[in-house]
Amino acid sequence: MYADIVTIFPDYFAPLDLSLVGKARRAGLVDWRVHDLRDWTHDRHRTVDDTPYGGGAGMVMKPEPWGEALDQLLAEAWSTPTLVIPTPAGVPFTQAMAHELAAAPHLMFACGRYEGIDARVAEHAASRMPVREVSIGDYVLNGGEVAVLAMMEAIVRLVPGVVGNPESLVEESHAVGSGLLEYPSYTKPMHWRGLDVPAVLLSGDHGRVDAWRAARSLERTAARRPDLLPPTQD
Ligand SMILES: Oc1ccccc1-c1ccno1
Repeated sequence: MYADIVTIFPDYFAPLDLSLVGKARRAGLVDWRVHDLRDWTHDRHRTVDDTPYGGGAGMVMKPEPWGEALDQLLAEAWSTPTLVIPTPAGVPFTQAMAHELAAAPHLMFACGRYEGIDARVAEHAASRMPVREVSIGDYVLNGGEVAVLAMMEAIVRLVPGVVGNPESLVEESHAVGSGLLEYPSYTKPMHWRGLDVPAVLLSGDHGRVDAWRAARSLERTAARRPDLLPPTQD
């Protein structure tokens, strides 16, 4: 998977070179380039925003720099990229979408700021590549950079070879398939501040352990995310 990330804050993405994602890049499993949107401006102030038509507070990102940036990156692309635009108005980013994007050869991320990007940028881009306007949750950020960091981590870890033990990707919360939240986990010591590890986990009976974990997963999902529960059979 290769990604182009366009932003007015390139330094936001230095953390991608840390930990697992950085290790995957150094192993040649993934790669990305971060681009400063202002490199596609032509005025002395390197202007990227302007007031909204129709009035209202805040500023909107101008279409011209984005258009020129996407033109150049598309011209340099080896395959048709998928353009991912984080926005509070987007479709929910899910584990299933992370799997889908992890299989895409080339992603482009457009990090909006201010009140967003002129709507014509996504509209025009859709005439030449798949465009996904995506939200990472029902809250408002100051820009798309944090959302792209989260999505890059969720996506890169699914690229084959990145996670040492692929088994560990199966039993996670929101793992595609079960769709339920993960059960609680424990490690040594057995006793800690008056709290003990559940005895079943020390039993060595894998059938009982699996049944206990399934029950805890269902219980936790019912308590925290009833929307993820499978439909009841009428
Ligand atoms: O709140 C935002 C502002 C800019 C770009 C993205 C977002 C956002 C919020 C939730 N998911 O994405």
